[in-house]
Amino acid sequence: MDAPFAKMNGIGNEITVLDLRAAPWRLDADRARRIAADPATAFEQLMTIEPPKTPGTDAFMHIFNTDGSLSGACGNGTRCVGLVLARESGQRDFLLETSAGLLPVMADDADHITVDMGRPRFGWAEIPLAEPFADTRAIELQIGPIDAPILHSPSVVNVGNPHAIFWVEDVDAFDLGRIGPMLENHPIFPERANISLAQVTGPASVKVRVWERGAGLTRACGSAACAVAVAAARTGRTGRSVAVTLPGGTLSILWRDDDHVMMTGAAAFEHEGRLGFGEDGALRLEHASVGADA
Ligand SMILES: N[C@@H](CCC[C@H](N)C(=O)O)C(=O)O
Repeated sequence: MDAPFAKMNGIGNEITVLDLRAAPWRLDADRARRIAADPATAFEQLMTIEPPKTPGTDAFMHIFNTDGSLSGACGNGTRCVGLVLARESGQRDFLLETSAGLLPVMADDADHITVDMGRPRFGWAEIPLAEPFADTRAIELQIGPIDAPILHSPSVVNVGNPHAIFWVEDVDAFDLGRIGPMLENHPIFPERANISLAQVTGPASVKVRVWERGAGLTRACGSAACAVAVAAARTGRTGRSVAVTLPGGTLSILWRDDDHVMMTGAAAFEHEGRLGFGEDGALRLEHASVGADA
């Protein structure tokens, strides 16, 4: 039985939303990689919509990266799922669940979808790091020559997934496509990490480029925007309300006094269809519409 999918993006972060609520099958890493390999359904993250597991929630989501690995958080993808549910139900408020916890979503319109990304975690074992660090605002990690490192002393934080943030003067001065994989897979990160370059451009603004764990260079990463905003405030670089500009657009991040991180931004439909898998495991695609609007 085929399931409906929507090819979407969250300010340029390529997202495929797969609605498995009525499907008798589930996704695994191999199937996710097959979906990622087809240009019609290619994604940086695939968000499944599945029946709720916890009473009071609207849906459970699994989040797959391009390489088939799983993540606990995807801010841009969560906004996309919020837009799908809002279009289908005409409602605004949803409570979604991932392996990392509960995510309240408020979908005002396609340009203003807010996700409560929960509380950031800073303990070295929570990120996780391979060895203890008392202060995760700047950990001992560098690449390049020992006396003239290219990048060093990242802030680290977990916002449902692990992030390392390197503070730089110019995010465009680095070959992130070359450096990213080395840092993502550095032994200090036993579960790998999402790698951001962050350039503070004002007391309430930061420019960011991201290398995503399991997906690579991206035009946007919502959880990275949250991680950067929290780390910037925690290290005194900005206040707690920050506009984070990525190559694909800008997200508004507010680290509230109750410790919750609120992310607001846009999501957009690209095209929709149905997909399933043959007995030989091959991906079966049926396109319903191209260029559908929210
Ligand atoms: N693009 C996402 C985050 C993607 C998840 C990441 N690659 C991971 O493995 O943690 C976002 O918008 O947050």
